[in-house]
Amino acid sequence: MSAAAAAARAPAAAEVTVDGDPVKMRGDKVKVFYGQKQALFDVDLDVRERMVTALIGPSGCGKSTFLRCLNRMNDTIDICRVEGRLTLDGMDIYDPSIDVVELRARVGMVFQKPNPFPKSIYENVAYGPRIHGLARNKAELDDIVASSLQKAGLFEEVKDRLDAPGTGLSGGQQQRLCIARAIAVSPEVILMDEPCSALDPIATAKVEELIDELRANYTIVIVTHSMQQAARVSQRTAFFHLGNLVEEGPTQDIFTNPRDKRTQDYITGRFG
Ligand SMILES: Nc1ncnc2c1ncn2[C@@H]1O[C@H](COP(=O)(O)OP(=O)(O)OP(=O)(O)O)[C@@H](O)[C@H]1O
Repeated sequence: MSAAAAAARAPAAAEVTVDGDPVKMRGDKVKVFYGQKQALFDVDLDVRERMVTALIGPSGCGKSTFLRCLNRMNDTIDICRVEGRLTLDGMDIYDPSIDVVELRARVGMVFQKPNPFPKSIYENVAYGPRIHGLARNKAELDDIVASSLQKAGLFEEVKDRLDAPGTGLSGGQQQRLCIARAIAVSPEVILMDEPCSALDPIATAKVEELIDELRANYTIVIVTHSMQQAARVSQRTAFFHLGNLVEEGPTQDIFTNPRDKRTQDYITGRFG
C-alpha cells in the first residue's frame, strides 16, 4: 500500500465506535452540489456495522444523493461535486489513491428497478466474481454462484434453470437476483435505493425478510419512501429534509419520539 493510501486508511476500523457500536461508514460534513445547486448541506452520519440504516424523507430531500456518495456512484454524474469526508472503516473513500472499482466491490448497490444483465441467471451472478478474480476455477465459481443465490433466498426457485435468462424471472425474483449479484463479490456494505418500489406486496415481503437476514453479515443502507418499510426493516433511521440530515437515531425512537418538529410532521403525514 502507498503512503498516501496508508494515511487515507487511518484511523483503524476498530477505533471508530459510537455508543459502543462499530461504525462501518461515516459521513463528515458532506456537501453535494449538482452544478450550482446544493443538494446536501454538511451531513454528518454514522452507518453502524451490521445494522440496517434507513434513509427517509420527502421527495428531493437528498436521500439517494447521500446513498450514492457512499460508493461514489455520484462520480458518474458529470455536474456532481462532493465535499467533506466519507470513510469506510476509517479510510477516506474519496482519497485519490482509492480504486473505485474495488470500493464498489466492498460497497455494493441494488437499484430501484431490478436490472439484471441480458444474460443467464448463472452469468448474472458469476460476472462480478469473474472480473474481480475471486474464483480460481469453474468449481469455485459454481460454488460462489450457488451460495450467493442461496443467501439471496433464490436458489431453490432457480436451481434447475441457471442457464435461463435472468430477465425471464418475475420482478421480485429479478430483484433477489440483483441482490445475489451484489453479494457474489463479498461486499461489506450493501446500498439499496428503494429496492421494493417496483415490486408487489408479496415480493416486497420476501425482499424485506431477506434484508433482515442479510444484516447478520452485511451493513445495509436503504433508501425508502415507505415509513412502514423503514419501521419493519431498519434498526436506525435517518430523516432528511431539504438537503439536511434533521436527525438520526434508533428507528423506534424516530417513529415514536422524534426530537425535531420536522420529523414529527413527516411521520404524521403532514408533508411528504
Ligand atoms: N443528476 C442530477 N442532476 C441534477 N440535480 C440532481 C440530480 N440528482 C438529484 N438532483 C437534485 O438533488 C436533489 C436531491 O435529489 P435526490 O434524488 O438525492 O433526492 P431523494 O430524496 O432521493 O428524492 P426521491 O425520493 O424523489 O428519489 C433534488 O433537488 C434533485 O433534483
